[in-house]
Amino acid sequence: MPTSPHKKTGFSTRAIHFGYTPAQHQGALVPPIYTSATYAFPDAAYGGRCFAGTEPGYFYTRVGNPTLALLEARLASLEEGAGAVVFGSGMGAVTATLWSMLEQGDEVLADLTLYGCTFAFLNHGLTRFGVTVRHVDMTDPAKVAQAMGPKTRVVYLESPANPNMRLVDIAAVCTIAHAGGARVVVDNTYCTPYLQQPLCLGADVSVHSMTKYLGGHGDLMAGAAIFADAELAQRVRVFGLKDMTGAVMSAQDAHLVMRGLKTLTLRMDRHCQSAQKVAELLQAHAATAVVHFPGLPTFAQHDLAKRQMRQFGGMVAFELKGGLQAGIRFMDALQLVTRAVSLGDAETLAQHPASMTHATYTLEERQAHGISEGLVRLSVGLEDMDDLLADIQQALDQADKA
Ligand code: MET
Repeated sequence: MPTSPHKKTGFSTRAIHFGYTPAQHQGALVPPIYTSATYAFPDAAYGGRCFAGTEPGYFYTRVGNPTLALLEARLASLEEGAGAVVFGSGMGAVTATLWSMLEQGDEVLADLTLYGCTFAFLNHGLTRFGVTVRHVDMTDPAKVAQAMGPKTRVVYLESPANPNMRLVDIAAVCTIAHAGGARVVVDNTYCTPYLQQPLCLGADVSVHSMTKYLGGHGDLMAGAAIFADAELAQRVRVFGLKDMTGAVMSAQDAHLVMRGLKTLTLRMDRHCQSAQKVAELLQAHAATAVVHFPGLPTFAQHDLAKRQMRQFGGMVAFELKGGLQAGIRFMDALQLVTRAVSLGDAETLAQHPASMTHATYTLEERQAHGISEGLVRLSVGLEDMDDLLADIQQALDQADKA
């Protein structure tokens, strides 16, 4: 891992500088992009030592690359981890991490609401290999305590959860999980390390889709896992990334993520500010039945949000009184807001979880897991607030009329 003179500096400073000194790279302000797949060995014995792990040099980009290593060091610093591993997608991070932490006969205890592909990996992927998966409502930590079993090795959660924004008290769940001998993995994609620091709340691993806010511009696919324990980070790199998934990220995309990180705090401040206004507009409209946004005083877990998150994030979910049909009318009436999955981009995006990101659940599963058919999800972008509010207002009016 690159060392850094920026260890004790503030979050934004580290997001821009950590791990890199231009003077060591011919003065280049922007870190070089190492595109090489392989590395020349000075002699055969050196190559052998790299493969044996007794020589720290690079030998193949799937296992390690200087551009990726810089991004990994920067991420570990931003989220106060002992190490980080980057991947070709968020699902690459989730799968490689869980493959590395679990064995046949182990059990995963997962929250009720999870991103659709994570839910599918747990219930249709891992279960084929002798891992048991149980879901429990983690909004109540007492239910986690009741559900912990002798085989529970991993407790897995998202907070806020995709797509319905339910929060989990991360510190409380970590205390319970650790007492039962399990490790906690938190998907921190919705918050980014700027808004929430799961490892500081006791979690063992924080996973991210960097395709979202960290990249920030919708032009790359990438994932990351940040670890409290350097040994687990190394196991996930060597076993999960190298041997199990091969979900390696490209150096060009690592460069783009580092470019995105430079403006992360500015972008997140704006996403959060605009999402608050959007949530308030939605809540004030006669057509709306319920708005899920941690920054609303009416949000059931508003106090937990204030305690656990620096700000309330850029994601909003809501339902219209007219249910699914009104939600579809709302989406089709949008003119500025783009109908698309994904999140964290400059563009505001609207999608329908039941038919899109969470179509991996059956109808019955969505009902059991708190994902209603009429839910609409917004990723609030960086456009001028007035333009955004005007578009959402007119789409709500139209959805209400029909
Ligand atoms: N994880 C992304 C989202 O929640 C992408 C989704 S669907 C393949 O929008």
